[in-house]
Amino acid sequence: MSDSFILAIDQGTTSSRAILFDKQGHPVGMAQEEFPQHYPADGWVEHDPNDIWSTTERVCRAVLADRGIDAGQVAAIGVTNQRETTLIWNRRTGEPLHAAIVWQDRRTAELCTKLKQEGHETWLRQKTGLLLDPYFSATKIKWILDQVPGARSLAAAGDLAFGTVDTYLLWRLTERRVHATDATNASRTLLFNIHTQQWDPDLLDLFQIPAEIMPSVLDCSADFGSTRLFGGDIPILGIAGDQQAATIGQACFEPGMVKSTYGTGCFVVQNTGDTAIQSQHRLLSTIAYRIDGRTTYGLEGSIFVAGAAIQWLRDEMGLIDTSSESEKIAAALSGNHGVYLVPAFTGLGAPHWNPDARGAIVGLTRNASAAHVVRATLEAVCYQTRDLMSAMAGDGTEAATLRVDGGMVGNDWLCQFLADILGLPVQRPVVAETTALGVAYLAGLKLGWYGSLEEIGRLWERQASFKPAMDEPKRTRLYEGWKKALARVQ
Ligand SMILES: Nc1ncnc2c1ncn2[C@@H]1O[C@H](COP(=O)(O)OP(=O)(O)O)[C@@H](O)[C@H]1O
Ligand SMILES: O=P(O)(O)OC[C@H](O)CO
Repeated sequence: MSDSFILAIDQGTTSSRAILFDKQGHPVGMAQEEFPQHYPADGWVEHDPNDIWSTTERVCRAVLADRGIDAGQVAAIGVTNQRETTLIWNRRTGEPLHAAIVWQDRRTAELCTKLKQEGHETWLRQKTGLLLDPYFSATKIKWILDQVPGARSLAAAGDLAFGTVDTYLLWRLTERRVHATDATNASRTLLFNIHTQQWDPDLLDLFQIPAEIMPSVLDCSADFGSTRLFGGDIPILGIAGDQQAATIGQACFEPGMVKSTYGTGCFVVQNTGDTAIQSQHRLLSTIAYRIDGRTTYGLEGSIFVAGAAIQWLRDEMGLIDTSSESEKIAAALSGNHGVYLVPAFTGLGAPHWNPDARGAIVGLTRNASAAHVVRATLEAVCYQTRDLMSAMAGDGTEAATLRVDGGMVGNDWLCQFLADILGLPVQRPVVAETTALGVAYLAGLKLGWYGSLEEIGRLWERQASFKPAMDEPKRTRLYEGWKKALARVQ
C-alpha cells in the first residue's frame, strides 16, 4: 500500500491547497495557490467561482506532477473547504449566477437585525444551533435570489443549484455533476435542522429559498462520486467543512476534547459527543462529524480575524515585512506596556456577535512603539481564545488541554502566551495541515484504510507542548486589561 495515497483538497479563504497523504497520515507532497479577494463595497467580500475552481484544479495537477504520482496511485480524494461561502449556479450551463459571497461578508446584516427584531432567533437557534448573523449561508442565498434579475424564475424552473464550496467543487469534479454536500457543511447554512438532519421546511420558508436548489446531504465519509479529471477514475470519499476536518485531524474524538485553528480567523471546536448543547454563552452548536449515520456534535466559537490582523500589520500598516517577524518583535519586549489592540475589523464574532463593533488600539503612551502594536495584535488572538474557552467551560466541559493548528501556530511566542493566558497546556501536532489530514482520514475510513476513529486517534503525534508559566495575578491583570479594551469598542 506504500504507493497508494489520498489526495486532500483544502479550499480555504485565501488559497487552495492539495496535499497527498500516505496511509500513516504523513503528508508527502503539497501544492498551494493564492487567489484574489474582492471587496466591492464596505463589508462585502467576494470570490470569483472560477478562481475557486481553477486554483483547485491546478494545485491537484501540480502536486501529482511534482511527486510523479499518477491517478492509479490515488486511492481516493477528500474535500475540505472554507465554510458558509455561498454559490448559486445554473445546472444546465454551469454558469455561476453571481460571485461567491464569502463567509466574512456582512451585506445581509440589516436583514439579520430585522429577523431578530421579529423574534425569529430563538426557534432558529433551536433547530440549527446557530445565530441570526450574516456569517451563515441562508441570508446570502436569499440576497442572490432577490438581487440577480431572473433568478427566482430560473429557480422555479429547477435550473438553479446552491452549494457551499464543497458542493461546487464536487459538481465540477464529477462527470455526472453530483449535487451533494456533507452534514458538517449543511450545518452551517442556517437551513439544516441538526436534530432531524434534514433541510428544514420552516427555515426554507422564512428565507424564501426553494427546496429544489438544495443539495442532498450525506455522511462525511461517503461515496460522493468520482472524478476522471486527473487521468483515471478517482473516487471522492470524504467531505467536511474545514474546522470540522481540523477537529478530526486533531483526533478530538472524545467529548470534552478541544482544538483551535489559527488561520485567517480562529475557530475553537469542542467535541460534545451525541449531545447538541444549547449554548448559554452565544457559542454555536454544530455538527462535528457524521459517520455511518451517527452524528457527533460540537460547540464552536468563531473569531473572524486572527491571522488576518497579522496580514494587516504587514500589508496595510507596514509594521512588519513577514508574518513570522511578529514573533521576534513580540519576544523582544518585556511586556505589553498596557497597549491592547481589538481586531474587530469586521465586527466581533463569538461570544459577542456584534457586527457593528470596529477595531481599536488603546493604552497608547508616548513610549508606545510599533513593536507594542505588533505584540498587542498577537496577544489579542490569545485573549479572544480565552473569551471562547471561558464561554465553553460555562456551557459544558472544562478542557484539560488545547490542541492548536493553522498557519499562526508556527509562532512559538504566540503558543506560549496562549498557554499563559489560558492557564492550560497547549499542544501542537507533528502534522500542521490538520484540516487536509482530517478529510484524508474521512476518505481513508471509507476506503477501509482505517477501521475506526480510535485507530486514527492513535496516529496523532505531538510536536511541541507549551505549559503555562505565568503567575495567576499577572494572567488576571492582563486579561482584565483586555476586557476593558473590548468594552471600549462595543
Ligand atoms: N509566524 C507567524 N506568526 C503569526 N502569524 C502567522 C505566522 N505565520 C503565518 N501567520 C498567519 O497565518 C495565516 C495563514 O494561515 P493559514 O492556516 O494558511 O490560513 P487560511 O487557511 O485561513 O488561509 C496568515 O494570516 C498569516 O498572517
Ligand atoms: O478558510 P479558513 O481556514 O479561514 O476557514 C474559514 C471558515 O471555515 C469559516 O467558517
